[in-house]
Amino acid sequence: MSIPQPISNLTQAFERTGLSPKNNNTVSTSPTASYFEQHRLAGGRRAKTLKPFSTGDVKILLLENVNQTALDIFGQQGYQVEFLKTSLPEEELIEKIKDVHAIGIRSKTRLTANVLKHAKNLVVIGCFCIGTNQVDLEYAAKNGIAVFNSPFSNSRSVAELTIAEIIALSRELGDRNMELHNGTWNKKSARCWEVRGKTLGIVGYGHIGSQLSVLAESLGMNVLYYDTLMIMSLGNSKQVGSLQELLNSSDFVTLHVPETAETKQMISTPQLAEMRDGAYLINNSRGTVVDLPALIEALRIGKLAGACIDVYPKEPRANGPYFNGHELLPFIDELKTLKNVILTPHIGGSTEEAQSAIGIEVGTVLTKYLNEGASIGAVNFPEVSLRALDLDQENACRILYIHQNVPGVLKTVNQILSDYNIEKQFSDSRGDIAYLMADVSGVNSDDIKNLSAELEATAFNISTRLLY
Ligand SMILES: NC(=O)C1=CN([C@@H]2O[C@H](COP(=O)(O)OP(=O)(O)OC[C@H]3O[C@@H](n4cnc5c(N)ncnc54)[C@H](O)[C@@H]3O)[C@@H](O)[C@H]2O)C=CC1
Ligand SMILES: O=C(O)C(=O)COP(=O)(O)O
Repeated sequence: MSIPQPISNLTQAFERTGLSPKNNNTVSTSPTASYFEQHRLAGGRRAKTLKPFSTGDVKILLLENVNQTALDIFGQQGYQVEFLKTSLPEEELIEKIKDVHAIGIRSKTRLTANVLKHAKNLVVIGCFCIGTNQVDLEYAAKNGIAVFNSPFSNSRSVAELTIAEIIALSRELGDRNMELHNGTWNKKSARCWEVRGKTLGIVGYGHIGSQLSVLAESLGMNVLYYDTLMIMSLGNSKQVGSLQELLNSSDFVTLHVPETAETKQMISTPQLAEMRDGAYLINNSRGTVVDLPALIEALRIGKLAGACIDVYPKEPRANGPYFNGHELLPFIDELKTLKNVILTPHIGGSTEEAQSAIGIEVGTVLTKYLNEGASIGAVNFPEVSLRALDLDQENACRILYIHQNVPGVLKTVNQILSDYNIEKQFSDSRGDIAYLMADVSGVNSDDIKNLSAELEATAFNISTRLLY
């Protein structure tokens, strides 16, 4: 995969405006300003007064042990990277986010409106995972912050873990393992089954659910799935019309839906009652999807024969012995007394392959967004891209104008640009937000300064960045 280079080898201006009422439109002076200085002298065509900064001025905060592959990509760009292995408590996150242009997180870090309102320089968020429920996507979009994720790089890892869990539950592997570790030999076959010929019910037939469907059929399982969308069945799997139908007909139920208002506690007492006696439940999606006390009760009374849980309503921030005082403790204490319950610490996507691929994928899209403004693949934002700014073109500049999606914007913007040659221009909208990208030529440094000021002053401006 090729990593995008800065638009200009000589210089890159990177101006961020419009996030705060204060309109904090100039980023802090770079400790690596020498990069710009050297190249400015070599190129000799940039105005100092604009305070443009090079890729060496871009500050990125990476949390939750994002993979080395991403660090390598950002390192090649010369970005300033702060890397932490864990997520941060809200107070610390607020302090650190104030200063950065980009942040990389995984599933734990909550980027709420309360946190994001402090992020005056932030232009982009990278979720180095599939889920984006931990980010207030709407607030981010309204404030001109694009959000990217990795939509399928860990799907296979989750599907494989789920296959392992189906067999582990069916053979009570967790219990046999614990017993032998604790000195008990318990060779038994009662209520231990092959998975061949059993029915797997998949809730959510997206990237993970459909991949799992193929793997499960190769083990001889019958596959049913329930999804709110009509989706093409892979292999011999069959879509059913309701969650109830799936619960009534499955020996194993596995959840692969996102965290949304609709999926919150979608498996609670009534749904557990609809499951077959002696069925198994697997939750590798999000902790909010299952009502844990209801599941504990279904296991306790023997309605279910076992469960695997990888995700929890509240998860610890860091690895280690966290249980003392953690909100999860009462649930874990009860679950560990039950038979055939396998608990894992949110490791569905945690393989070397997945993490390395995610690092490359999200590292690359963040770099493209920072260096070129390309928003293809953003989850909350209009998707806009233009071929690279012509490097041979003297006095050219790329305008990245994020604005409210209201009538009259193009008229106003093109009026502002009308004195220059618009080499290319593209605009798209998503809901209330629109994003215009334009390359203009025939601009000198004063023109760039004026353009920037005029665009920022428009009533529709959310954020304006100029790259040159
Ligand atoms: N345990 C782990 O480490 C991991 C967990 N995940 C979780 O798995 C989820 C699913 O991942 P993907 O398959 O990649 O997502 P996806 O977006 O490809 O598929 C989700 C499917 O769920 C369906 N869906 C949404 N709401 C529904 C509802 N109320 N009822 C039935 N179906 C519904 C959608 O139509 C879609 O087909 C992610 O959102 C994430 O929360 C993802 C990766 C790793
Ligand atoms: O990809 C996802 O959505 C996951 O749940 C995996 O999250 P993680 O990167 O392990 O924090």
